Amino acid sequence: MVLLCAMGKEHMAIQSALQALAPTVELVERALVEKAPFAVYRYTLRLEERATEWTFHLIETGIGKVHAALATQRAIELYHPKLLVNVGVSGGLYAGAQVCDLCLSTAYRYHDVWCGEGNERGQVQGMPAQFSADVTAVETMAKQLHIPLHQGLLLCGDTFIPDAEHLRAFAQQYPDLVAVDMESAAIAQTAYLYQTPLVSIRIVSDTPLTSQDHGKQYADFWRQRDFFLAPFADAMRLVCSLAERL
Ligand SMILES: C[C@H]1O[C@@H](n2cnc3c(N)ncnc32)[C@H](O)[C@@H]1O
Repeated sequence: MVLLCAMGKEHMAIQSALQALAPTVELVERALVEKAPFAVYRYTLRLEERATEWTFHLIETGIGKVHAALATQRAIELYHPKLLVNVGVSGGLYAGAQVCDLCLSTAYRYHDVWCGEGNERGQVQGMPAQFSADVTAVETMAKQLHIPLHQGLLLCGDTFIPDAEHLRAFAQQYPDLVAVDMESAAIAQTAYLYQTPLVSIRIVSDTPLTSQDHGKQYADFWRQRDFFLAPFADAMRLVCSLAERL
């Protein structure tokens, strides 16, 4: 498995979350294996319910679609993962979305792509209009009944907090829309080209459709470690539930 996150602070939250999961999860080793063009770390965990240790790689992609695509391609070519898992923060778009909620991807789509007549909005010509998440991974995670999840479509584009009007139109068009971010569909397009299964867990850091000041909401999310650690710990519990088949 390769775990992809965009930002160093997401990585730090993931690392702290894993440490917070002790003794169910023991962080045996964390090693930097490559610095550039993308920081790659090797994580070895001991899971209470498994006899053996479990190793995966984590890659910090950087923000946005180009970073995400390049890092995903690098991760696939270096490690040939059976599954890509994308963990990060996002703008929650479903009705009643709350900061710190967890979203689980079933599909991915761009909100800032238009290739002209004959294509759907969001469709890169020659590609599917929408990419699918790995069904088995989604089902495995959804079975963790003690963790509430909002399942559905992730929207992606190279803009932080696109304006609410732009997003509202998508929310009306796609009833299963759950969140917006800046990497997921680019990771999904790359995963599609390399026929590698992908699933994403996105923690809600802001709610662009309802908040008066999304920027402040997002900044406040990162200001309180105690606040964001709990959803990251739940996200990593979900990731560890996949260890059985990886
Ligand atoms: C700014 C970083 O946080 C994520 N992110 C969090 N909230 C939003 C939002 N409302 N719009 C776009 N991206 C968002 C992106 O994926 C990027 O990595």
